[in-house]
Amino acid sequence: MKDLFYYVRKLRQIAGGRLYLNMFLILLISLLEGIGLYLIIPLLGLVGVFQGDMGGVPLVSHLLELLRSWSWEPSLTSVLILFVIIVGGQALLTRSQSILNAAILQKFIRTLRMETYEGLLHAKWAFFLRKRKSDFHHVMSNELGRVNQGTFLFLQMISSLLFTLVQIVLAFWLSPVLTLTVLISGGLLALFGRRFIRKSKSIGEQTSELSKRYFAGITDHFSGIKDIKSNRLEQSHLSWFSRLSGQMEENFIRFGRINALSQLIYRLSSVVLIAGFVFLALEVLRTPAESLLVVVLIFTRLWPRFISIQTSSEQLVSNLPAFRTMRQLQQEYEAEREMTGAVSAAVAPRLHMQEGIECRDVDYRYDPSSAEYALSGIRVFIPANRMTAIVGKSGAGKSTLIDLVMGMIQPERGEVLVDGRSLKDQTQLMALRNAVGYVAQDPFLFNESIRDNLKLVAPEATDEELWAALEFSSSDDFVRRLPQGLDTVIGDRGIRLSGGERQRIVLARAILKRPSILVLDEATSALDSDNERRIQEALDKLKGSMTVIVIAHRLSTIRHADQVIVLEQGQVVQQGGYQQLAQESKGTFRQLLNYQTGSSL
Ligand SMILES: Nc1ncnc2c1ncn2[C@@H]1O[C@H](COP(=O)(O)OP(=O)(O)OP(=O)(O)O)[C@@H](O)[C@H]1O
Repeated sequence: MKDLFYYVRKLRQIAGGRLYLNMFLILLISLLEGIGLYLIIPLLGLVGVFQGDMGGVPLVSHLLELLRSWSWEPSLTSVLILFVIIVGGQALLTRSQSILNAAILQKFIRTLRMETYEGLLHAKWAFFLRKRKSDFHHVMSNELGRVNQGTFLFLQMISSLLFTLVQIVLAFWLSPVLTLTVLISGGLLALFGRRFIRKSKSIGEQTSELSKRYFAGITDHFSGIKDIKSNRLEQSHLSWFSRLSGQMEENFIRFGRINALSQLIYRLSSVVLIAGFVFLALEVLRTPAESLLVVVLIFTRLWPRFISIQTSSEQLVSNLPAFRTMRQLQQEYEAEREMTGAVSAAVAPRLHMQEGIECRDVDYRYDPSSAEYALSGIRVFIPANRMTAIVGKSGAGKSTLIDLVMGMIQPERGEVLVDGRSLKDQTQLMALRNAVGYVAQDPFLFNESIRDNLKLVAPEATDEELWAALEFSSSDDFVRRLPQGLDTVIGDRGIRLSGGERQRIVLARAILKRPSILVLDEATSALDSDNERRIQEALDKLKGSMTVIVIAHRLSTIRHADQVIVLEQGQVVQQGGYQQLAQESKGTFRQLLNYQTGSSL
């Protein structure tokens, strides 16, 4: 419940005075509805349904007295006009209140969506390493929708409660004994309904769990669709999907059943109550027929509200797990927020590295509870404006070292310093980030045109600059051959391009940012030897003006590196010039060279 109250407080902050205006309108509408109902009595009196004096009916007698003091004797026409004005006014107010309600709710959801997205984007990389991507899809779509629905239900419940309260006060004025009888019955009903609420809560938890699994599954399956198709794994995935869909169906049906059962019980109890209540009024309390009619009128409207409060409560508690999931995620990303304080990527200066990056006795492990370190005792220096290559077998820790050097993750022990200044300093970290151009092995492209993808990092770049960057990455030829050239839309994650073409576009994008540090993580692995040679030549030209850090399995790529760092099981085992390491016959580097057919010294 405390998660719900957190969001309700948030709703109050976001909606401000409009939330109170909303509630005031609800109250006014309820009051008008009550008065509209009351007017039926003089109306019935005037058309002759009730004979005799209307003065015996509380409230109505007060109203009649007031009207007579203004020397106004109600006629059928005047009462009908009043009736139309009141009911019409209520309808108009209801319309405005509905619009206000929608506006409050939508602003609330937009704010929540923006906050979550912004918070996620600014969380540290380590946070994403621990989480599943599908959990974010799940929260941003499903759970946000449930929070939306839950908040709407909460507002609806408050309005129902207010309405009920007004009607109870009016009914109390008419007949305290009968009202108390109905209230006690309502209380008993609420007590009885607690078991339905408990069951709804547990179903809500199941719903959260199942939808999380659903999102995780479909994200995985469609990311690996090529593997699934080429290895004929369709059937096993289909069985998984069918099982999960069945569980989801069952869960919804269970909720539907509980809802239907509770409604049945409330409806049956209401008819029994009304019958007993009319009997009590007429036979025991001898209530006048006019008063009884009003009370019956009020309660036939009031009782459905009790039911709707109960049903809304069941639905609300079934959505509570979504509030908890959202809140937990929010607490996690807030605790791991990057760029704390006033430093943001946009305002931090851009680093012009003079000396280099130093890792000073760095240890790092992905899982603090495990004894396995991905890197340990790392002591390396990456000089500015030189090319440094990082090599090693798969799993040796190359990508982890790059992540540390870029400040994406923070060492458990030791320090990473840029020009002698620690990356613990947020300003230095952001300045470094602004200066890095990074190309991953599986580069990311948006489903936009090549121009849009390139301009992402340099919105002001001219076509000339775009072509120069494409030329650098040897992609100008193939882009010119595309039907729409720079304006060709490249498909989801760039799948309309070959792996090598994608790598080259992303390299062009990294260069366009004019980084002072260029980091290439297996960035040329998909290239043919001709294109690789051309890129290697282009990188050679950068020497002296840009710091280049390269991970390459194909050792021919790093032939011109100024420094090679060799990693093995998370430790630096060799460090030095390419030729120097190639000469060390017992070293790991020589071993790696020997593995590669056709490699020569
Ligand atoms: N997100 C992660 N969570 C847990 N362990 C990880 C994670 N990423 C890497 N590791 C582990 O850390 C170690 C180093 O991984 P890393 O990716 O740095 O190696 P690598 O040398 O870049 O490998 P490759 O050449 O295959 O890309 C490996 O043992 C790996 O299993």
